[in-house]
Amino acid sequence: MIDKRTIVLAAGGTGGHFYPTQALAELLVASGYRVVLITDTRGYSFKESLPDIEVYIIKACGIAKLSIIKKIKGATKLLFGYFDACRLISELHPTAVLSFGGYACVPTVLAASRRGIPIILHEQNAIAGRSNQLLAKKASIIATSFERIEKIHEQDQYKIILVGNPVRAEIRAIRTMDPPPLTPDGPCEILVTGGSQGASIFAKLIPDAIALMPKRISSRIRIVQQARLNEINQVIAAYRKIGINADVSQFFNDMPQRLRAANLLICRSGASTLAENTVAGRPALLVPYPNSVDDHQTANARAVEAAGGGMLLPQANLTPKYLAQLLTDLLNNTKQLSYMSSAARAYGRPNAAKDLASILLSVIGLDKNLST
Ligand SMILES: CC(=O)N[C@H]1[C@@H](OP(=O)(O)OP(=O)(O)OC[C@H]2O[C@@H](n3ccc(=O)[nH]c3=O)[C@H](O)[C@@H]2O)O[C@H](CO)[C@@H](O)[C@@H]1O
Repeated sequence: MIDKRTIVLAAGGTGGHFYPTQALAELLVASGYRVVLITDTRGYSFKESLPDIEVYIIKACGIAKLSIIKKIKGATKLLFGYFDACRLISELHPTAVLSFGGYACVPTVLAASRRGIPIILHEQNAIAGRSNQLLAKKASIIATSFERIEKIHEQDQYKIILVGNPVRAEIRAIRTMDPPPLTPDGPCEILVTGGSQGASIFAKLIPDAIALMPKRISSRIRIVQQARLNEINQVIAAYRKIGINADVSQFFNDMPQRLRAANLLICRSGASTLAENTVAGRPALLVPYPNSVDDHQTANARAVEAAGGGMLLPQANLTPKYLAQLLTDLLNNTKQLSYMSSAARAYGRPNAAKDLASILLSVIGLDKNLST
């Protein structure tokens, strides 16, 4: 007998996969569904943030970039992951599986598909990730975060529905809260983040750029910066040397509050970062991680730039001198920041979690049961 109310979410273990999963899971739990997350070992660190959700870890890894020997080891691990997933799916009897991409999704979706369970994929990026490319033909619906999405096979394009990338409720809540207004002489808070891992390039680039700005402008800046653990002291010392007030941390667990206070963001262009910036309506300088798979972060950033919500700055051309001039111009022209902020907000999709949940429930015929 199938339990009509169990929904399995499958996701890799990065912040970029976890936060959209959390946003959807919270909504489904609030609507009375039993939600089970299947993830890889990296996802275990998020377990505490999901008190109402059962979390299972399966063996999984990426094999695309490995040498032949490691590929064989990786494939063996995936095979064991597949057996784990088959056992879990047969025990859980889910009504549907929604997969957010990442290593753990391939075994989970294949195991579910073998039993004829409806599959929905969610793709966070403007270029589909490897697992979603592979799994597209198994899905009934491919929910996307960007209007244009590359690398989904032509025969599966009809399954695509644009919903956006779900963001946490605390971030949706700041959509209507502006940061302290920027005035020509007042303080400007700049939030610098590098995604789940942090970005080494910002550790030197940003203090060096601020050091080159005219003092009367740079003295208005307050920095909140994520830095890698081994670079934190160096970053703090660099800001201290130029008299800039800086709050530096390896990872901010209070991102909604940080985002709320920020007048300007300097960040990578991972999918969750962009979804959060635009839902919150914060202007951003976007420096895509150059080694992201298929350069998907550049494709993500292009879409936000085209909407007017951010400026795309390729890392290869980004010098402290260029950034110093750009920051000086932006701080002198608060109208441009306020235009970018409105454009970002107009582009944001605060209802993504709800829309995704509705699609999921309509696929399984339970759409009337969603809590609003
Ligand atoms: C290097 C790489 O390939 N990264 C990929 C990874 O992103 P990755 O997980 O690095 O980046 P995302 O921008 O998608 O997500 C980062 C998340 O971490 C949160 N955060 C960040 C810093 C901090 O101090 N505190 C905090 O809470 C952000 O608010 C955000 O929710 O998966 C994403 C989703 O598939 C992709 O778009 C990214 O390209």
